[in-house]
Amino acid sequence: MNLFSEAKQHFKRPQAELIYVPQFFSKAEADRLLQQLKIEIPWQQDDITLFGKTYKQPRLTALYGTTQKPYSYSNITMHPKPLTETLDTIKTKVETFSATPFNTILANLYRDGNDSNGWHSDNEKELGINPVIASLSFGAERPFHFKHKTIKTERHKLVLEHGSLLLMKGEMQHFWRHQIAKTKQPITERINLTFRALITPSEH
Ligand SMILES: O=C(O)CCC(=O)C(=O)O
Ligand SMILES: [Fe+2]
Repeated sequence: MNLFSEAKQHFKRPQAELIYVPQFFSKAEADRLLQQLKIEIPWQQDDITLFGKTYKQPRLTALYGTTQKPYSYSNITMHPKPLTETLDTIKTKVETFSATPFNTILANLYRDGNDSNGWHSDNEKELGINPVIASLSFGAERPFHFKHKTIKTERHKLVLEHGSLLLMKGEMQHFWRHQIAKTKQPITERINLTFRALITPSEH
């Protein structure tokens, strides 16, 4: 039993709610999972098309799902792979804590400070209204920036630690954007897993 797992921090901002658990996994578990995910996930660098221009995505990704429904964002369509045992075990722990069922995991590998994830909202229509998104971090600490789309004073930063869980809830994906910025700091790799619940078109 990890004594720290209940040390959760709540952040309430206008039209957003975040819950942060720094030691969702113990240091030993997080170290093991970082190594395991790094080797077992077939990481790939996809092209994305933004405003008619094609770029290499500035990080490596993989998509896993309990259904074979494709997931599209930034003009890429990803076909989910079946969950590995490691991912299935992690998913159960995340679902138990968040009391939310998830059917899709998007995995991100930031190889160093040059890899990033630009300002965006997770607002694809398959996520439905006010999705709960759970995000796990392993490896190098990176700041998670989030800003309100119209209230310019609402700009915040949270450092995502090794083994931590972040839950984004409420109307956050409608009213806020978030990013993982590039950094010139010499940092090592970071793996992020985001858990999402995709709904079928008839559930829209
Ligand atoms: O790497 C992170 O912490 C954020 C990932 C993210 O925002 C996403 O995949 O949508
Ligand atoms: Fe996101």
